[in-house]
Amino acid sequence: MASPKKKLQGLVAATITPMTENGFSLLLNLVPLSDSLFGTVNGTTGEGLSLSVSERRQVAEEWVTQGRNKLDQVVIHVGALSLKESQELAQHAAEIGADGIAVIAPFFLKPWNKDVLINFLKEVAASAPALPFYYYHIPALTGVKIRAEELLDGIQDKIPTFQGLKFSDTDLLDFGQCVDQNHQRQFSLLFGVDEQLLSGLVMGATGAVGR
Ligand SMILES: CC(=O)N[C@@H]([C@@H](O)[C@H](O)[C@H](O)CO)[C@@H](O)CC(=O)C(=O)O
Repeated sequence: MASPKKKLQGLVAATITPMTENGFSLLLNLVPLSDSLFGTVNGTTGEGLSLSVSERRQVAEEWVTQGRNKLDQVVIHVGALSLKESQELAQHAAEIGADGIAVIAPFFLKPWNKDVLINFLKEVAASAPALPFYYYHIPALTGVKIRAEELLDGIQDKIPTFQGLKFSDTDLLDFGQCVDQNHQRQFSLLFGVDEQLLSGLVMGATGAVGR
């Protein structure tokens, strides 16, 4: 099982991808990086799904390189519609020394039940077997409504590197049931809706991803 250097908790910055009129730019040195911060790269805020695979690789490399000795952990979002692309990005994240990977559910031809979703995630996780794996639950954007609580049930038997969840949904009942299930606090439960952060923390979120 992958063992993270440090648990992903507290405040995690959803990183931006600097853009110019001509596309994305690699001027990350213009982005202030504070010490002791965690970052998730190529997620919603970083517009990862609007970039090509090659652009995503470059952005990930840049954040990992520039974040070295500045950011506590850099987690790369590697979700994609194509399993192969997702696997390629997961392998790449491992090669460049990222600290973890996160994956959304495929959102065009959607998984129709928990098992189908887990099979997809499992294949991606297996491409980076030494990296902690996080599921990025964001049903409003993916349209995949499989409850996070349902997914968590027994997930480490299927995905040994599973380390937690980024919960970007307003369904606090579902979130509460995730917390209940995580009574040994083995997983990071990161809350992703800034406007409800207080409620998420009161309910037992171990951290938050926001901007
Ligand atoms: C959908 C979205 O953009 N969610 C934001 C929130 O910070 C969001 O902007 C905020 O709650 C405002 O609605 C983050 O959770 C995004 C995020 O985690 C990411 O980019 O990886």
